[in-house]
Amino acid sequence: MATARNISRFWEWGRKIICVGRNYADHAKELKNAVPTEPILFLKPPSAYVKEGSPILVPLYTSDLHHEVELGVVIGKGGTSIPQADAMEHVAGYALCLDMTARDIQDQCKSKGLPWTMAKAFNTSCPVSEFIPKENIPDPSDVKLWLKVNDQLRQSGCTSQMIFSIPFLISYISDFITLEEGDLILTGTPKGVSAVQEHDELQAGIEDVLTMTFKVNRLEL
Ligand SMILES: CC(=O)CC(=O)C(=O)O
Ligand SMILES: [Mg+2]
Repeated sequence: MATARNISRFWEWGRKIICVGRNYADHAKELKNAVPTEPILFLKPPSAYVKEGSPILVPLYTSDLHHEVELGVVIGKGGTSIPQADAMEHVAGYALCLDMTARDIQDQCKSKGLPWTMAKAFNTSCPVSEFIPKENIPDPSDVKLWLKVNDQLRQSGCTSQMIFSIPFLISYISDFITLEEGDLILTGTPKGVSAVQEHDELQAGIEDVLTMTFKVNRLEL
């Protein structure tokens, strides 16, 4: 007999992780990128997930691994071409996420016109919190996100600074990628991204809703 799957363990479902880049003007500017007029999207595989208690593993090929704290939106009801007005009905809840990025590799890919896969989609590139039920964040367009490295504040932003809103993103993405229950949308990072090293401790939070902690380790050969 099939057992019912629980959305609160969405990271175990093998669903898509769809990431939005440069959705905060202050972050686009700190990396000297143009502020986008349309969403910039990329994907991570489900093998990118890592949960508290397990470390973030620095890939052997990078010497500049960056943290990016982001609000994740967990899809509860799938759909294609979802109208913006209906978009929030498709949201089951949220998660605090890190979009770990090998910045040196991303810069190389950008200069060669290559995709960002090696920079963004490696194992443990998506540390994720517990599932946050929708009711616990009544207004996702106005929540504060922060991240500390070894107790030093590096990122502090508010989702009100997003260029493209959550309903817009859900509608935009679903026009060409069918959204499924258990998919996760990473909504972009505010300014303050910086490098992490082996043995660092990252702590991140969403207002008074939740905090999470991850250690950074080097991948053993
Ligand atoms: C420049 C980036 O890495 C884009 C990105 O992921 C973001 O959150 O912005
Ligand atoms: Mg990002």
